[in-house]
Amino acid sequence: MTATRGLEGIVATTSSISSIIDDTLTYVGYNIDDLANNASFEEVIYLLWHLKLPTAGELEELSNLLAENAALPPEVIEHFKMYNTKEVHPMAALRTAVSMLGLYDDKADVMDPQENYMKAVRLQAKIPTIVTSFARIRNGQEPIAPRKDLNFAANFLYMLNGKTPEPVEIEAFNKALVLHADHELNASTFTARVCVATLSDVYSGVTAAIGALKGPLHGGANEQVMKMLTEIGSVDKAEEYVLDKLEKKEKIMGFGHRVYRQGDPRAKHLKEMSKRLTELTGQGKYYEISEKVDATFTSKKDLPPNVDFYSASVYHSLGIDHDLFTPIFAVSRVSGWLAHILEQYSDNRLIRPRADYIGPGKQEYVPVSERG
Ligand SMILES: CC(=O)SCCNC(=O)CCNC(=O)[C@H](O)C(C)(C)COP(=O)(O)OP(=O)(O)OC[C@H]1O[C@@H](n2cnc3c(N)ncnc32)[C@H](O)[C@@H]1OP(=O)(O)O
Ligand SMILES: O=C([O-])CC(=O)C(=O)O
Repeated sequence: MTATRGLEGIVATTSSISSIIDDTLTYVGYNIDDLANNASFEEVIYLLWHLKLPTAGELEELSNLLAENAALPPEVIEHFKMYNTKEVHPMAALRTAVSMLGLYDDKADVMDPQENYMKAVRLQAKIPTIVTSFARIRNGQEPIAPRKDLNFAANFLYMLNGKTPEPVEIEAFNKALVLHADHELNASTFTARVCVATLSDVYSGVTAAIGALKGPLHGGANEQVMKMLTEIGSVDKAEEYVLDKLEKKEKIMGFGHRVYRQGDPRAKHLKEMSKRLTELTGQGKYYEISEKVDATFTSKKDLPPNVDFYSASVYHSLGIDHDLFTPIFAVSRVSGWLAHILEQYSDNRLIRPRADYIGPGKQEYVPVSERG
């Protein structure tokens, strides 16, 4: 047996949800560019869960279900007041709150396709409420309930800021949600599938996935990108900063990808949004710094930006706190996790690979009293 480090290139399952072939990303066969330019996030959720685009009636039904299920059990809101929300990372709070949701769902362990679908609806609906409630409570503000007249993207911004977002903000945020929704067998999705393949419950699968997304090599990179842009501070310092990091063999966050070689097809959409939004909000320097980092890095290393790089300046220009960037990734990616969880249950087999043992050979047991 020989191990492949990081399972690179290993095909671990079949899936009908999304594909990356020759650097082209599709959800159920629809090109990501088409979806980013035209689809609402609610349509994409439906697409990932049902493997077809919804009719107007089906879309309305799903949108209503999401709106009806957005409220949290009061215990989850209360528990945010039990610890110092200013010191806790929102991804840790989200991980705990999602696990807690399972305690208040009396169907959590019922293994039935329709019940599992309804758990998917409840999780997709409640995760934005968790993220925005946590963000408000730590600022000493009361959580805000979603509005029936706003779509998913608009409601998130409304619940976060307490004011109706502008059309340009809704359009950008919707597009970001569409772009982040699913990505084949990425680390957090694989984690979710491994977890539920033991026939554990949907809440356990999503909690595990949140844990995997949190890391800076995966979803956590978007917050680190903003930290870097802030540290650089002005465009004239960008080149030196990147060269210095490369000299020290440190990674530049937001670049590189396990699967894409020529480039991430989502990055161009985020780059265009970053330019537009940073200019519109007087934050143009963050686009300029990003462009300079991008040009310097890619001229030295043949590694184009990934989805996390320009999303950082997009979220910053929407006025979002930097430590909420990764929870926002989860608000979108949970749609993909849930699609994969439902797919895994539909044709399940335990996921249990092998390890190539490289530890010591045969050893004789020595009682503790005789060990030196
Ligand atoms: C939503 C997402 O999860 S997208 C990814 C988000 N993560 C990041 O942006 C973090 C920065 N990027 C990385 O750490 C990596 O590119 C990953 C984790 C995305 C992919 O990792 P892997 O496929 O294992 O590639 P690996 O880390 O082995 O890199 C291959 C080579 O490129 C280099 N490299 C890869 N990414 C970077 C980077 N961002 N900065 C500098 N060098 C890099 C590595 O140092 C390595 O060089 P070497 O062969 O000389 O040792
Ligand atoms: O696919 C991956 O390895 C990382 C990921 O989640 C993405 O790029 O959206």
